[in-house]
Amino acid sequence: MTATVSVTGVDKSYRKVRALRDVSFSLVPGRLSALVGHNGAGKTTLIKLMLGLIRSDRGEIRVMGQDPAAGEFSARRLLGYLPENVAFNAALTGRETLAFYARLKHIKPASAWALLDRVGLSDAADRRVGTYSKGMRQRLGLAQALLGQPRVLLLDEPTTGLDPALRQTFYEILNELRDDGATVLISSHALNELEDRAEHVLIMNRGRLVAQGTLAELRSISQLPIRVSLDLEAGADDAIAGPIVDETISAAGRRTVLVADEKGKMDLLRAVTNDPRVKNIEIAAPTLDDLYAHFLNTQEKAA
Ligand SMILES: Nc1ncnc2c1ncn2[C@@H]1O[C@H](COP(=O)(O)OP(=O)(O)OP(=O)(O)O)[C@@H](O)[C@H]1O
Repeated sequence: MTATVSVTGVDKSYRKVRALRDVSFSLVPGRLSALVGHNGAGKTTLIKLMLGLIRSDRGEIRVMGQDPAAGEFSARRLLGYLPENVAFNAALTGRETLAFYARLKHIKPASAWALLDRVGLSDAADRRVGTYSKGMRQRLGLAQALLGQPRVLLLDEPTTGLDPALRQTFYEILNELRDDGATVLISSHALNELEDRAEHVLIMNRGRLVAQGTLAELRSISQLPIRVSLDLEAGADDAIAGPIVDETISAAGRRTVLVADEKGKMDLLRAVTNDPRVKNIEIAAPTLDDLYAHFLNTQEKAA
């Protein structure tokens, strides 16, 4: 699939701070990617480079085939951006604000009104933004980012300050856009939230991209074990067969074994599922949190 965004060997420093070092990755249409990393890892810097707001010191960036830092970056019209801290003019209403951004993007303001409805702001559209709650400002920010049906959406910490219901709506909107072939990149600290939502994960640490791939790929690269917990009848210890990496027994008698990979998990499950002495089985693959910690530790040790 042709990449809509490609970043190759990019370095960026702010005076003495090396914000990005040799970063390379691609984003493709119809995929939601998550950019995760500690504070200061370089996420916002990457997004600003993709928007053409700053220039790289080295390497190449292409967005829809164009260099964002070039004077004539016509692909900007196809980009939607939600900044980390949305700042709007408090004196304008939500509708006026959206009309302002629509004009900047050369879009007829009236065509933007449906977006107010889509983000649940129709009732408050004619109130001044100064009276909006943080969540409402965030919704307006999203409506602004969605103006002109962008093909590439870059969202910096978009769900901070949103209540759970709104967060759900927010991801539903993103999924629709993604299914429609948009390229979506979300920078976030909310790993548990992204776990089942992002198809592709980019893990940054201190300016370096330390791992990237689908969750399944990251699990396979990390070789972190899978945790299988079993409740057994007394005396049924021999029910657990096959190679296991480690084993613990809780005070309540629950056995938790670690198996090396999917094959080890399936071998164990085949052995225990037909054994009536096994009362319950719970399986926990490494979470995005586990993978994030693993890749950060691996890089820190190597540094
Ligand atoms: N304008 C700037 N001038 C100097 N240093 C900067 C500037 N912008 C960013 N930095 C530094 O570059 C590094 C990367 O910052 P960046 O904002 O890209 O990180 P981030 O991953 O987005 O962090 P956060 O999660 O806190 O938003 C940090 O060390 C930061 O202090």
